Amino acid sequence: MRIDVLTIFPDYLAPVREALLGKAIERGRISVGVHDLRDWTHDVHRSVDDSPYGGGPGMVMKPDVWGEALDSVAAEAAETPRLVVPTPAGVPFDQRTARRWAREERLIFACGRYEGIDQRVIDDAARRMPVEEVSIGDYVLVGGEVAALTMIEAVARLLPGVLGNPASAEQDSFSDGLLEGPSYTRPETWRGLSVPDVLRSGDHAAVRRWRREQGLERTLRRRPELLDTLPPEELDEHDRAL
Ligand SMILES: NCc1ccc(-c2ccccc2)nc1
Repeated sequence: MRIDVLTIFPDYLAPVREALLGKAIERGRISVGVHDLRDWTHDVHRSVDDSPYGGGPGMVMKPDVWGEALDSVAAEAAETPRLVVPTPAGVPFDQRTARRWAREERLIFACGRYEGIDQRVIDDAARRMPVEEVSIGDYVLVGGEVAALTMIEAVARLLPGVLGNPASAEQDSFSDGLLEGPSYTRPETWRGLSVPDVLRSGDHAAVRRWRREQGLERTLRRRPELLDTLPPEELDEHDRAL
C-alpha cells in the first residue's frame, strides 16, 4: 500500500517512521510519502490560507494550492487513490473502516489546518477519486495531522507482514465487535493482586470462555451501544444470560 500525506507541517508525521510502522516501511510493506503543501504555492509568502467568505473567525485553506497539490500527488502513481480528509465534521472512523481501507492500493491524507479546507477542493477531487471526510472523535484538534497519524497506524497494522503476530490483529478490541478483556503477565502476585486462577488453569476452553465473558461485561459496562450493532449470531444464549 502507498500512503501519501499532504500537510503544512511535514515533521508532524515523523513518528510514522518510528518503531513498528518504520520497520514495515523499511521492509517495503507500505510506502509513505509526506509532502509539504507549501511546495505548491507560487507567491513569495507561500500562502496557503485566506479569509472566509461570509465572514467569521479564522482562515480557510485556499483551493488553488490544494488543487494543484492533490493533482500532483495523485498523479505520482497509476492507481486511483482514496482521499481521506480528517475533520471534526466527518463520519466517525472505526475498525470496520480501517479494515476496508487496508484493502486499498493507495490512500492520500489531506491534513487541514486553520478552520479547514475550502469545500470545493473536496467536491472537485470527488470527480476523480473516492473521497471520505472522517472524524476520529468528537473534539477539535489544531489540524488533521494527528488524526491522519492515528488512522495510518490503525490501517497499517492490519497489513500483512506489519504486525509480528498477525493473530493479535484478529483478537484485538473491536475485531469481534466487543471490547477486549483484561490481560495479565508474570509475576503471578504483584502488590497483593493475583492473576485470575482460570488463566493459570491450562484449560484453554475455560480461558476462552472467561475472556469472552470479560469482554462482554466490559462492553456492557463501558460501551453498551456496541452490543446493539452486534450481528445476532455473535451472541449465543450463554452470552445473553450474562
Ligand atoms: N476528529 C478529530 C479531528 C480531526 C481534524 C481536526 C481539524 C482541526 C482543524 C483543522 C483541520 C482539521 N480536528 C479534529
